[in-house]
Amino acid sequence: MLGTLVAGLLSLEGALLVALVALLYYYAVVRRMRYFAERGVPYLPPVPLLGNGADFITRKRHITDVLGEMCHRFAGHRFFGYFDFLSPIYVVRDLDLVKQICIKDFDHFINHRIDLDENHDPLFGRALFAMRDTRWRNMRTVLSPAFTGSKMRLMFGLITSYCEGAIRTIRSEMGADGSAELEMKELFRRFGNDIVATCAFGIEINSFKDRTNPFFTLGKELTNLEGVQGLKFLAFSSFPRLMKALRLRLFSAKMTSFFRHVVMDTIAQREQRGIVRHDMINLLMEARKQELRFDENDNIETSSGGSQKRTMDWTDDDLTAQCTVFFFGGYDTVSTLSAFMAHELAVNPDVQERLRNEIDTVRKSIGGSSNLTYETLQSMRYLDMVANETLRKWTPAPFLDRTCTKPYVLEDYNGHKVQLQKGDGLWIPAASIMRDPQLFPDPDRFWPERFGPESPVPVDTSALIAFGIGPRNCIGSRFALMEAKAVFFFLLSNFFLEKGPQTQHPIKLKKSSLGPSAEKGSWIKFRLRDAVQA
Ligand code: HEM
Repeated sequence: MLGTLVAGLLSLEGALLVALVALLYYYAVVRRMRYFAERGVPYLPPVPLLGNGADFITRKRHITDVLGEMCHRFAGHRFFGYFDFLSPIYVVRDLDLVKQICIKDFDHFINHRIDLDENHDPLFGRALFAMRDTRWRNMRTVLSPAFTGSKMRLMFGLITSYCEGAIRTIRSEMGADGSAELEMKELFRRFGNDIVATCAFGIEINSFKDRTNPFFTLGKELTNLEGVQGLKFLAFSSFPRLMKALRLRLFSAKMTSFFRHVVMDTIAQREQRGIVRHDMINLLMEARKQELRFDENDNIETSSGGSQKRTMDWTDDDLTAQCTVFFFGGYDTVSTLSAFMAHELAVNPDVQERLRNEIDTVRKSIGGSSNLTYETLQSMRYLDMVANETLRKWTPAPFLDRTCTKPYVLEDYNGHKVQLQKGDGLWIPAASIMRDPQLFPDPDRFWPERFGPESPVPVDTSALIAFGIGPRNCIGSRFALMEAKAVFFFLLSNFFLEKGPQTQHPIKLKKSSLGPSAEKGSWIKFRLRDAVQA
């Protein structure tokens, strides 16, 4: 058998085949790997085929640690080269250059790298995050009014009434001594799932009672950044063109059809019965009716010129995709923020006490949690500082990405210029920037006071880029903060959060996950406040 193979390879055809493979390898890999050297951009020699993320791909280190170490190595540079498998990426680590790219010169960097066929993968391909160019601009203009403070105020009642019910269920699950150790990611996934269901899809669910409802199980599958789904995300972000050419789908037909039916059935019922409920479906139904002005390039105009007035064409999939984006954009990210916030509060009892005092003072002044309003929540300074510090230290999105859409010149500190072309990829290492000691002194310390007036070193809040930066930043940031803050208002009104036997501290990040999550789960002991006080 082996002899036949060797004889085959020694034949002329075999030799030609070996030469062809070697040539292909040379062009596809060896020449590629010289990309940054040819442009005078600093980089670390990549692992062939796997690139600089080899340790992340082989699950030896979390991506945050891989990028963090490289940012440290290239501290004297505004940007450096990184191979995402075989794709060269410019990693921009200098905050001023980040601002220039994402804000001032945004028209050169409008899109993310992901490129999906919106008909083949309608759930994500038609969602705002994946949209490109004019389609993105138009959809962002139409959706933005749905995320203003006044719209959040309308949705707030849905969140508080849900929280009251959920807290009752959690209270009932405490042991005889009034305490229980709970896994935070799972707990906040249930909160997040039900809040998205009520605010985005108009459906009331209690995942603490009905633990296997399809919304929860499919939502978890949809946002899972581990295992096969995690690898799929990685492949779609690293090889967008290949995935498109192979016509692979990010989300299964079953998932797409489930969410499409939920949205379409709800809209049909509301139209038939004239129901108005202050949620996302209602806002999208309003947006669909809205008359807009389009210019000759099909851009929505904000001023009235001699342009055409018509409504935007919305398909069922467009509507479903914008609701599903709550799941995709908001469910895993908010539960990550909340899980790390619970951990930090448990291991920093002084911070927890200060926050609880603020919450108790507010609760007394408004006559009980059920009177909590959006304005009152917004006025809570320390709660805001704790949320910001958690986002800084444990940002759910470790890096942002952009694609160059028009030729652009990057310039290093020493004046060395690099010409970018359409299609070149960029990463912004948000987690490393927010742990840069120049921007945030003592970055590993959880210290919400750094954002307060008493801080000895004023913090540049524009360096807080957990929600991204520029016109392509997170559209749901207000919603995310409203949700997380409301949930903690209710939790700390009822429970003390403490370290338990299963709490891992300091946290080690799970290496197999794209987003940050604790290696051994995030276990925290909840203890009823009234059980202690009784
Ligand atoms: C703690 C929670 C959240 C974090 C940390 C977060 C973070 C981010 C980041 C980093 C981006 C990319 C920004 C950029 O590239 O500059 C983004 C985009 C986006 N997020 Fe969030 N997000 C959160 C919650 C939410 C929620 C609740 C929604 C619900 C609607 C949402 C919807 C979106 C959408 C639609 C985009 C794409 C915006 C566009 O392309 O125009 N996110 N988010």
